[in-house]
Amino acid sequence: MMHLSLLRSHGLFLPFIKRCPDIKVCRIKRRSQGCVSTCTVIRHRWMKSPVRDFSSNASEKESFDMSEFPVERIRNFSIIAHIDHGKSTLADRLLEITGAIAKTASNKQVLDKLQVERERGITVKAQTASLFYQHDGQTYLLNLIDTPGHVDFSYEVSRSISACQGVLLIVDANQGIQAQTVANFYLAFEAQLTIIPVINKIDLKNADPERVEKQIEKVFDIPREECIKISAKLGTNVDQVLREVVRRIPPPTARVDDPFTALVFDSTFDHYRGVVANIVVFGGRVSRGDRIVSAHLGKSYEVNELGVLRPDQHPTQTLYAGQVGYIISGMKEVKEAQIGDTLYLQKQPMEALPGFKPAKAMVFAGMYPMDQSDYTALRSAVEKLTLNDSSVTVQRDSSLALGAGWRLGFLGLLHMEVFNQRLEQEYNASVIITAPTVPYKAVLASAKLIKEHGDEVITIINPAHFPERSLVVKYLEPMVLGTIIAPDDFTGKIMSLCQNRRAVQKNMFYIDDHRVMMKYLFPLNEVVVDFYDQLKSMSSGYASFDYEDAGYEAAELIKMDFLLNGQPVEELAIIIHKEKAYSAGKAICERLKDSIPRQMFEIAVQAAVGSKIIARETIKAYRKNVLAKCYGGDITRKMKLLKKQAEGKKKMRRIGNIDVPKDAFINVLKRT
Ligand SMILES: Nc1nc2c(ncn2[C@@H]2O[C@H](COP(=O)(O)OP(=O)(O)OP(=O)(O)O)[C@@H](O)[C@H]2O)c(=O)[nH]1
Repeated sequence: MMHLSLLRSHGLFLPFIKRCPDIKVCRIKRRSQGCVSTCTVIRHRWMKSPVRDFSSNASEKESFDMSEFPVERIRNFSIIAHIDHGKSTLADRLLEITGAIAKTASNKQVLDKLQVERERGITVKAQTASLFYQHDGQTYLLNLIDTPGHVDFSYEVSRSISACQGVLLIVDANQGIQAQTVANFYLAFEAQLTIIPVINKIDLKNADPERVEKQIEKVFDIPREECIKISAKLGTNVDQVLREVVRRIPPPTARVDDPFTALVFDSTFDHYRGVVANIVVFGGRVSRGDRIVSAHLGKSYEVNELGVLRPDQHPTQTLYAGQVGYIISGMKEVKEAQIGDTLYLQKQPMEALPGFKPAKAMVFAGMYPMDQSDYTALRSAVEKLTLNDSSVTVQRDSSLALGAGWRLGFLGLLHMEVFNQRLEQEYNASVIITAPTVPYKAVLASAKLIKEHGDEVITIINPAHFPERSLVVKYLEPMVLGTIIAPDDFTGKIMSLCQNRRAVQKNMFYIDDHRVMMKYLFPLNEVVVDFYDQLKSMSSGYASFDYEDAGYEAAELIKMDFLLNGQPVEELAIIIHKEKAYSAGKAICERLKDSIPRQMFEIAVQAAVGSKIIARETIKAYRKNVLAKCYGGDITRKMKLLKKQAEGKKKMRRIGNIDVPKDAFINVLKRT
């Protein structure tokens, strides 16, 4: 008997799962509050009931009040989609229609509050908004959670989903189903949520909603009649989306009469008020002044403030079963409001609710201040930023060349870049980030080492700690199951790119007449840095890519050092597969040669495995006299040029007597 996630890790999609004799995939009708909806469920042979019982057991109380809302008139839903398919734009329209924000032309991605989100046009952090919507003469409370689309932030999606009973699955009418559409669909599907497919951007000239409908039917087994076709930009059919949310998504099963339990699905840090935890109330009620306990730490707190998000905080006196809101209770660190934790009343202790998979760092890198004198300021900035992003892991570290710093763990490279950008923009910090590495493992051979580490298997997140081959039984590398969707014209090129990255094909499937979905098992190391860039450029931007964790596999790994004028630079060292050592060593030396500017003396750049040099490049000596073009004695012009040169140097870090640009550490790994 195989579990669904195991089937997926073998690269099987719904149409294949349906052929498995032990598993029955069926459409069921669900009746709730007088409305009937259908949804796809997987019925395992050993499962008694394929779905939760969505029939509402809500309090009979019908009093209509802003805060004490009858559960049967609450809908908790998320918007999920591939990146840029229009989640935030649709959220803007929903906020406008329901009057949460005034309708103005300047409403663009209102829920994307961070500067980095606005500059990059991406959602990084899930946001929540409670909307009041009139339907059939009744007022409904719709709790909307906008989520990010990029693979690095899929953790935010799974958290949001845990607070919902349904999702709007947005698909671009021109691009059709993309890799993250598939990944997000499965997150919602496995959580047995009602999925409402919404085809967006029907106003585009090249929109082909009929083709996308067929794809949705073929890949997700959702009848095409269930798709809603909209233009979030122009507002076309957006009111139909709200109607269908009320009609198809069941209310939460929460009961007001039960003891209070709430799930923390997000938390942020406010410098003045401490931790703000976003919660969904699974049962009972909580009021200002109540004493609550966090199940994870067992600590108790007094509720100072609570309320709903519209999307700004609106304090209320009480939050009731089924509602989504925020709570401030004197917690000083985000760790105290752990995501997935349960809150209950001190006077009514309760069991912890099932949490959800914790975020797992996929990429680790060293972070150092550009100037060691900025260490304390940077430490405080890193602490503050990690307070708001609990998916970043932090360990203190130090290096001979770069001094004191940290080893940080991120969900992916974009997450790392966003963190770096936020440090620079929000805290004015200037940092060096070293070459990212994935978490390798080693099975230790010597009993002495096992005793030292307290375990036979160690995780290596810093190449500097890579144990020698003679000390280990084997090395293990992290693997991921990648999904690629692209027009079939590019299949050949994509297959050779994947082969080049040591990937093994698991599956291939036509999602319509011209687009193919491929599943490959990749070593994480091969996709983390530049795979997506290469895939995009070779497919003229048409291919999309997403991956999920697929455990560890044994691999012949080695550590490769890089030397500048004979001195190994620890921060440039990488762990790499033996097969790739020569080609990578040569290519990285060439890239280092291109990124390190010529200096007043010759610099030898070498790649070494153990004591063996496997590649070498030379950076010729050069003296840049910036004043050479200044004839005569215009002192102000000379000063200006010298200042400009000094500013350029500030972007460099001196290693020994060599100035290395801060970007060199990451750029050397980029193969594009
Ligand atoms: N023509 C057209 N453009 C749209 C429509 N909806 C969204 N867009 C545009 O598509 C781009 C992406 O929209 P977003 O709402 O930021 O997409 P998103 O899915 O939230 O993106 P991420 O949060 O980064 O995953 C923006 O330039 C929008 O203006 C639509 O209905 N029609």
